[in-house]
Amino acid sequence: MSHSFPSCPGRLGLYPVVDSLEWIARLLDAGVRTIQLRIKDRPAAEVEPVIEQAIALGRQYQARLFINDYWQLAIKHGAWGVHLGQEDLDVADLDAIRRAGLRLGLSTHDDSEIDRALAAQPSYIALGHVFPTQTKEMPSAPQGLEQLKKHVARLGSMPTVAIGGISLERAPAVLACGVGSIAVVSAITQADDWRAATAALLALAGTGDEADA
Ligand SMILES: Cc1ncc(COP(=O)(O)OP(=O)(O)O)c(N)n1
Ligand SMILES: Cc1ncsc1CCOP(=O)(O)O
Ligand SMILES: [Mg+2]
Repeated sequence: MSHSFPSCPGRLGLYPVVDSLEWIARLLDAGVRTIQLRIKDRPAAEVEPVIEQAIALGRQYQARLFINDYWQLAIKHGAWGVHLGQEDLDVADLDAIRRAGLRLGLSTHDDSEIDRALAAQPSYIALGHVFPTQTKEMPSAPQGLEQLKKHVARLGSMPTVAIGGISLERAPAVLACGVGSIAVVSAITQADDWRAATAALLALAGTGDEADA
């Protein structure tokens, strides 16, 4: 029988998704407390030192650092959590992640993927992509705000994260759908002034350290 994964705050707040140690360090220093290291398709031996140092930094700042994809390395080095996609569910050892005490976030794009994610009893469910995105090639259409609102309502007390095309300008409308967190890549990493963008997004979404209401 499966059991649920360790819990997350109901509202994870601003959740930057970045691909380097440099971004992890500067965003933690800027006050971000929920963050993901997302390095795609590199050999494990190459990413292991980066993952290890990112986890150490996350601990130093008492932050919630999620590792995307590399779940074995996340377990080995004691990450706060792991983020996995639907395809990863076919191959990842969820029991091993749970036994190691790591939180689990799962990607979803529609109701049937939400069904599948709920069965795994994860720590949060990500809902995407909300708007068109240049950052990742997506096989499905953007779900838009109405669908996002329906999914958030369906998920009740399950912590939720919205992702995909969320800019500073769009963030208030996304948060108004009731989602507990906004995950962003380009809104920060492509901003003319990443510090100002991060501060403005933190002011809107919070850090995730706020007490659950
Ligand atoms: C918070 C968050 N939501 C969704 C994703 C996408 O994850 P996944 O479906 O595994 O795709 P890749 O990021 O691995 O390309 C995410 N990383 N983070
Ligand atoms: C990793 C990922 N998964 C769904 S959309 C996305 C990319 C989001 O990037 P951006 O915030 O730049 O649209
Ligand atoms: Mg992934």
